[in-house]
Amino acid sequence: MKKIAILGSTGSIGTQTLDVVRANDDLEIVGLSAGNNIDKLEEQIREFHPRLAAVWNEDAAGDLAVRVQDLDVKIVSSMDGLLELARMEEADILVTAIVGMIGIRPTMEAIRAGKDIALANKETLVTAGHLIMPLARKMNVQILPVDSEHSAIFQAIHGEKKEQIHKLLITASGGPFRGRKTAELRKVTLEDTLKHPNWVMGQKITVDSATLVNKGLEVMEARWLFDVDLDHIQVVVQPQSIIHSMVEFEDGAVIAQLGTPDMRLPIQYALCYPDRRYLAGDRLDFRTLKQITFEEPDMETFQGLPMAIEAAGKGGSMPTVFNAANELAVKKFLQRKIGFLDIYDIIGQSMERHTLVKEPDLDQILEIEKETYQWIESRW
Ligand SMILES: NC(=O)C1=CN([C@@H]2O[C@H](COP(=O)(O)OP(=O)(O)OC[C@H]3O[C@@H](n4cnc5c(N)ncnc54)[C@H](OP(=O)(O)O)[C@@H]3O)[C@@H](O)[C@H]2O)C=CC1
Ligand SMILES: CC(=O)[C@@H](O)[C@H](O)COP(=O)(O)O
Ligand SMILES: [Mn+2]
Repeated sequence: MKKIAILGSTGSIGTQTLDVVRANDDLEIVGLSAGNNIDKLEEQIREFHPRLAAVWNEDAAGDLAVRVQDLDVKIVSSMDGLLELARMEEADILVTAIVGMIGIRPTMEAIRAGKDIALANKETLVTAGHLIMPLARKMNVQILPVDSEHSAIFQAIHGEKKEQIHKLLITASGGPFRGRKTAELRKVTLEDTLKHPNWVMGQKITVDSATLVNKGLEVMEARWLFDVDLDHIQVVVQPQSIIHSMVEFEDGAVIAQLGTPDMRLPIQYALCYPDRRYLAGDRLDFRTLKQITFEEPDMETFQGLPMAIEAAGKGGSMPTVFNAANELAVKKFLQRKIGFLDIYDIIGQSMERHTLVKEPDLDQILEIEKETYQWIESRW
């Protein structure tokens, strides 16, 4: 039995992780968690019988404790609760399905407790990769990628020598506005932005896909996961999201991982690694597959990607500023307080005013996050 705790079980990745658990008799849930959604969390507790459930919102945690008092489950709340879930003795692996850099502390707590990590939460690695990767090595824990591109790369390099990797080719759908120019993005609505062409995902990552911030975060995530220089990572638009990413080796051979856009595959691969198991659902049929095409990303229009590459190049605390500014900008866009292009202005101006800290520790990262939020709040 592999025992699993999920940080963010009520979201898109969280609920698909539970689908994978339902389909595999040797996977067991021991811990679940949510931000606020206790209706869904209560359903999950009644179905999966975890020993621990964490809720960020303290009042909601109190309500949930009353609702599930007939069950043998401990309810905890706030950051202390997330940390308790992350280090819980019964778990072998933590799925980081929470959204945002709030995942840093629980992820580090789980690694310190010797838990493997099935990592979906890219914001954590983007902002604290220089702390997390050495800690994982020291504790001898595995960081298994869940993000579809990184799972594809992980599968493509399986059994290969690291020094023979020439280039990582990260694929991007191009998002719902692929082909449009800046003037046309001025008036796009929230509804337009939330229509991803291929994937059904949480709202924050769906906006990030439209701005190409998601691809920028994924370049930084890849750099930490696979220890490859920025110069050896290239983004290529693959509008059908059939090729999830590719690796070019020294001899020019390119190995790609293909599949339908279904996150249950990378989630199951991470949880059952190195096993491959039957997965019900749509499969690729190459007799009817019409086309797999490629394009260059439009870096002039979709500034999320070049700004991320700039942040990654500067390193230190700049990826934290890039990420924190984006998190708050997306929150404001989702609340209809700002327009689509304001997201780029907020990120760009936040980075411009920031004085770089070369090797920020955890306290400095969290302080820079707070300071970035305060500056943005005073202007937008
Ligand atoms: N969705 C996808 O297909 C993919 C997602 N990812 C990454 O995975 C992560 C999760 O994405 P996704 O599932 O789409 O996001 P969702 O918004 O769908 O889900 C987020 C989850 O995090 C929980 N949460 C949010 N804030 C807190 C908090 N303060 N404390 C505790 N729990 C919290 C939410 O709880 P509640 O429901 O109560 O709000 C929910 O369970 C992101 O980092 C994303 O970039 C990567 C690749 C693909
Ligand atoms: C499913 C997944 O991994 C997402 O990160 C996806 O890649 C988003 O699509 P984009 O390629 O549009 O960013
Ligand atoms: Mn992805």
